[in-house]
Amino acid sequence: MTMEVFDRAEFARCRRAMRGVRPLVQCLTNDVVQEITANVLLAAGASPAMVVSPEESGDFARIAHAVLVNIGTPTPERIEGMRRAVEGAEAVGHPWVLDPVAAGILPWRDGVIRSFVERRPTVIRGNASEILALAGTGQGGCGVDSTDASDAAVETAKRFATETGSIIVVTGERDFVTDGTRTLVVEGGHPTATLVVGTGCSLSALVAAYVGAMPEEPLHAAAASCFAAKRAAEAAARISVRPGTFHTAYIDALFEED
Ligand SMILES: Nc1ncnc2c1ncn2[C@@H]1O[C@H](COP(=O)(O)OP(=O)(O)OP(=O)(O)O)[C@@H](O)[C@H]1O
Ligand SMILES: Cc1ncsc1CCO
Ligand SMILES: [Mg+2]
Repeated sequence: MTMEVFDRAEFARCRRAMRGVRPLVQCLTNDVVQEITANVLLAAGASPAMVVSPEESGDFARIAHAVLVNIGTPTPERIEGMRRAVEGAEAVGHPWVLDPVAAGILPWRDGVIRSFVERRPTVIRGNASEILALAGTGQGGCGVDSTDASDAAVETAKRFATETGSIIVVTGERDFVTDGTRTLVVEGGHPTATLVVGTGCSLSALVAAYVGAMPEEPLHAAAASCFAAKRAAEAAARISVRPGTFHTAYIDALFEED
């Protein structure tokens, strides 16, 4: 298993590029994480916009740097808004990110997720249970939470990246970013991140921000967003490992890091 540790110098370069662009990120995400998603993007130096209705999502995707499609709380109308946004992004060649929340446990949702995977997202970011289920080697997690370790999903993620043509990001104790050929690993962070809802969902939005700002280097862009989240979690844990205070400190740390 050949893996490269994504280092701080690379992060600093990507970070400067992302902040320089201040990417406009169209977020079609779930009901639970709207606020943390917008705040993570703002703190990190991107510009969130939750333009979701089918009447306008396609037009907005043509002007956004990148689009996030998060399947957390799906309804038929939302899915239609997401489809049109993806069409808009594709029409102008802009990247888009899929977060397959709770893949593997609900047939209708799985069909929706599959239809988006077939459209070849630039990046698919999920926890280990979601990636294993999507790739056909797992049963899914406990609702939206993972019951698998990210290390156990690396080989499956590589194969799935090759099969789909998407970059796969599998998060957990260690984050892995793979295009099937190269695999970058991002270590560290803090387990309290799993006790704040939306750290994964907002990380997917941050992936969209980085990939939108540097679309020619999506592998490094995706790894940079994982690095940002891991370092921010460590900084937040130095302030508090109680979830409420950690949440606030996490946003502050994303704002302060360079
Ligand atoms: N055991 C762990 N130790 C350290 N960091 C972790 C651990 N598990 C997850 N993380 C970090 O938590 C963040 C969220 O990843 P996770 O895999 O929990 O996403 P998720 O399940 O999709 O989250 P959510 O659905 O709540 O948004 C990532 O930055 C990841 O690196
Ligand atoms: C808790 C929850 N339920 C549906 S989406 C979501 C946010 C975490 O993925
Ligand atoms: Mg998730």
